[in-house]
Amino acid sequence: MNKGDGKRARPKERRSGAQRGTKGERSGGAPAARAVSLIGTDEFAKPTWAAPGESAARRSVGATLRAVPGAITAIVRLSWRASPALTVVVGLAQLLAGAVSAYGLIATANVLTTLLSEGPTPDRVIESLPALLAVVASLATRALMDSVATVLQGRLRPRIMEEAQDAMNSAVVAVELKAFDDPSFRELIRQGIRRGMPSIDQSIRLLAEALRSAVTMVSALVATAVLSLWLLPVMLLAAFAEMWSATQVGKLDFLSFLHNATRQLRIGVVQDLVVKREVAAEVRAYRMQEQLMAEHRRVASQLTDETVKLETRKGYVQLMGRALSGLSTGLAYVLLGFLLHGGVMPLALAGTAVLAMRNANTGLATTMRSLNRVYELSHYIDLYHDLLAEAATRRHSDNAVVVPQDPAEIRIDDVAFSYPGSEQYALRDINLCLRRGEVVALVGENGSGKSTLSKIITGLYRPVSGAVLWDGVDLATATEASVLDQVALISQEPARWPMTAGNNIRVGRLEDEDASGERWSRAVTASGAEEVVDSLPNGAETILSKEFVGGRDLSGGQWQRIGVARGVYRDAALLVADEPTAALDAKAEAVVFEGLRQASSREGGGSRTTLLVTHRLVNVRRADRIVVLHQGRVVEQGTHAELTAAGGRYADMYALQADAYTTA
Ligand SMILES: Nc1ncnc2c1ncn2[C@@H]1O[C@H](COP(=O)(O)OP(=O)(O)OP(=O)(O)O)[C@@H](O)[C@H]1O
Repeated sequence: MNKGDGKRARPKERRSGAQRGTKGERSGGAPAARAVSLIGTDEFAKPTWAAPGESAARRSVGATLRAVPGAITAIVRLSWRASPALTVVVGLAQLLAGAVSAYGLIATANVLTTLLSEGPTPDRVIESLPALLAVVASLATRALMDSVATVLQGRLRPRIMEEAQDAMNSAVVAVELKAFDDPSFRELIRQGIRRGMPSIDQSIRLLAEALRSAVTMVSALVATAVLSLWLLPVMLLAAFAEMWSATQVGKLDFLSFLHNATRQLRIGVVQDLVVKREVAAEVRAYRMQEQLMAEHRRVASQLTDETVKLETRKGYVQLMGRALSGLSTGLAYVLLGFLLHGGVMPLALAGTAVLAMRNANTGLATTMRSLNRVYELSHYIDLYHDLLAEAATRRHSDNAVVVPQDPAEIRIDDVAFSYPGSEQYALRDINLCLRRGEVVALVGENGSGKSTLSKIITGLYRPVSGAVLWDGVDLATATEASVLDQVALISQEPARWPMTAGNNIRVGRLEDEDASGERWSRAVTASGAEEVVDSLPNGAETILSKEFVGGRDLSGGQWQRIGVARGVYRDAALLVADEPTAALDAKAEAVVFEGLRQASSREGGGSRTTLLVTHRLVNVRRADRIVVLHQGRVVEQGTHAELTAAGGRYADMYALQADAYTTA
């Protein structure tokens, strides 16, 4: 059982009406739901993608300070890539806004010095007017620069986000299929989108703010130092206090995020189960509401406890930071008092010093907070960069070899394969040869490796050892496009593309002309999809998605017919049909198998290789060859007659199925 199990229950008043209702119904005698961990994974396990971020977050304050320029450079680089001109202009506008503030400070000092100097008051007021005008002008220019910077930032940020989004999508669509079987990579994608992307957006705003306040701060510090060097170290102490507390808070936030990452994943998964349409029927039929709610509450309660702990610790750190900063500011005022008392500084300059110190303080606090936030967000932006880097390592290699068109022979040489994170081989010692025009059936028990092998043959998965050769060309050396352009895959569960019914069928060859409509009619006839399309309100133009107004959904069997039509429409050299009829009625199944059998001849002549994965052995009798898989190995192959005569595994399976029909 996981560590958090059996923790305190949520207070009664927080239980939902739905739960109370379920409890009432259960008084009929059904067992009470236990607050068990439904998912069963270790919720304290640290995800592998978290390791680099964690060591970065545990750095000392000094190391953090040294890492800030790197974080800034990464954001500026993104911005530069999106628009060099806007990057420069936004930066200049912020610098100018800061410089104008500094100028305003000097002008204010001049006003004070004039007003507090010797002589009749009316004369001093008149004398201070030019400096006063300079103060007004600096305030107006600052407001103008701020507005310009805000408008330009408004133009720059969407471009950066568009660029960043595009880079991420391009990286993810290019990775090998196998990467999606790795939960660590999938989670990195999720974190890159949920945390990395918004952090980029926030950082740009914060960096602009930091730049502006840094200029104000530096000018105020210089002004303070000019008035008295004694004041400078005390001001810098205040800056250090601000920086220290901001870095500690950022560190606590990020470490807590890493610590709770797996829990957040779990709660997200459970949340999905509560709201997803696809599982809504089973959630109700299996009366899972109570279990799901209990799991959600259990994890939510742990997360709330963690948040409370985190906020308390952050509160202490902030209190210490503010106390130290307040102490050093107080020290600065005491020092100023001494300087005045000792006659080291005249009263007129003391007013300017107070102003400069206040400006320096505000500038310091804003700069430190913004910079630290930029640094903190850089951990999340790192997730985005990690995703790009990881995706790059999982891309198909940039091969130059093009496989021959319509290969006459597909050879599988001593192939072995295991899924990411699995120590067991899904396939081992596979040696097979498929010839052009052949219909080969892959049969075997659940989990024997049929789907995996079909993906190896098509190049979707790369074997961990051995080779797949198309007319002697190893797929490991071939371009992805040259291989997959010659493949049509009919999946066990075809993708339900949120597009029109027509495009759902044409999706593999959208760019091809089918002026005569011959390809279309061949596909919809061979699959039985014609009836489905005809039954839709707008025929082939009906959108197959309930997400859109006027959209329609189909039954499982109807989707499967569309999936078969999609595969046939693609008219590829290698057709792989993985359980194409599992959801079909008997009539539709007969149509599909006849269609697939005939599909070994291609449009416009020529022949294709067909690989058929199925459990319905009655349909494979006419296949040219039947390959039997067992626990990831080929254990038999031959024609139906040969295999039944041999009396092996296939003969047993076939007899069992035939018996079920004859004795029914
Ligand atoms: N994505 C995956 N990650 C890890 N292991 C997997 C994955 N997909 C399949 N496997 C494992 O690989 C082995 C072969 O699975 P495969 O799906 O190829 O079997 P199959 O013969 O097609 O099964 P079925 O008849 O049930 O469709 C099984 O042990 C399965 O548990």
